[in-house]
Amino acid sequence: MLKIDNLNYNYPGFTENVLNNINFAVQKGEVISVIGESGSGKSTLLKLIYGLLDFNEGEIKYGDKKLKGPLYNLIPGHKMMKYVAQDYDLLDFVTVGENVGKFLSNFDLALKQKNIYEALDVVELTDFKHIFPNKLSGGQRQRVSLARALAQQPAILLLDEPFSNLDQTLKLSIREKIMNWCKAHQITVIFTTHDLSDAFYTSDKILVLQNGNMIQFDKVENVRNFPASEYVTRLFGYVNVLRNDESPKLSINTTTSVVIYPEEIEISDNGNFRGKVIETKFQGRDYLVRFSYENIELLAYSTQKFIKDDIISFEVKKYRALKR
Ligand SMILES: Nc1ncnc2c1ncn2[C@@H]1O[C@H](COP(=O)(O)OP(=O)(O)OP(=O)(O)O)[C@@H](O)[C@H]1O
Repeated sequence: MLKIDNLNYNYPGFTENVLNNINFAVQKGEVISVIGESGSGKSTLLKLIYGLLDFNEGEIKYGDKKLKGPLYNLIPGHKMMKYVAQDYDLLDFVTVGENVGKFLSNFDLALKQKNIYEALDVVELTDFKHIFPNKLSGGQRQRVSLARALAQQPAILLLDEPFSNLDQTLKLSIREKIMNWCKAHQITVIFTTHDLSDAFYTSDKILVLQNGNMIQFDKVENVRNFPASEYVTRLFGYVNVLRNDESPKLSINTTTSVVIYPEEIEISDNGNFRGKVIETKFQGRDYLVRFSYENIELLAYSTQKFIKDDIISFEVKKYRALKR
């Protein structure tokens, strides 16, 4: 449906590419999250897809149609897509309802009102329909901006950090509703996020960027279970990465580094190895235990609270060797 081939981009006046040789395809109704450290090119990729920037090399195709940037289009931004930027871009002198309906046809006013109501319902803002946006909080403005994009029912929705201003409770609820709504309407979603739970919970596939290079593009489970590099695992938060001279101490023999997620180390009374606790941090559901074992520092989860210098026994239940 959307295909990106050998896409390269550098901002005018800069010699270095912000994106290098990006290749991926997205199917109708798929949800893709784009992750990567700050400055890796996530927002730039969305802007290129939407047609706000003119790329130097490569191709973006929607079906058979080649998509071009602002040099070739009178009004930047492709009609079948909607892009929700981080600045929300609301009109402060008309109501929330009018903002959401701004791009909807007036041909059937009852249908227009229905679409506005449904979109506001998805972001839990129906009570705010007659309010002016300058009376809203940052998170509420973000939700209006999302509703405006949803109401237009585009084929492709491009969302830049769509939940960044929402508190955790609201985010969980709205995130679920938006994604359900998009699945029900077969809308393709490509969104950027710094929150891995957004990526894991809502996406079909994850695209990982590092310095403008696409490091991995795969199903969510594969990115977690077979990360392409140490960089990818570091984006997941707590992780143990053992060099190939360290892993034999845990009876793991590989020629490359090994990744062990904290939940893959089991602390129990009859583990094979003995470690010494450095610190324990409460995580809400359980404790994150940092401990040392033969000069290697490891992380594991435990329901039990340990204190510094406690001796624990543990074993490694699962690990994966990194390709590079
Ligand atoms: N208008 C611009 N002109 C020149 N360079 C830019 C411009 N916008 C972004 N850049 C540069 O392009 C690179 C990628 O920026 P981009 O905003 O795409 O990254 P990002 O991954 O979305 O970052 P973040 O997670 O912080 O939002 C950065 O090095 C940034 O400094």
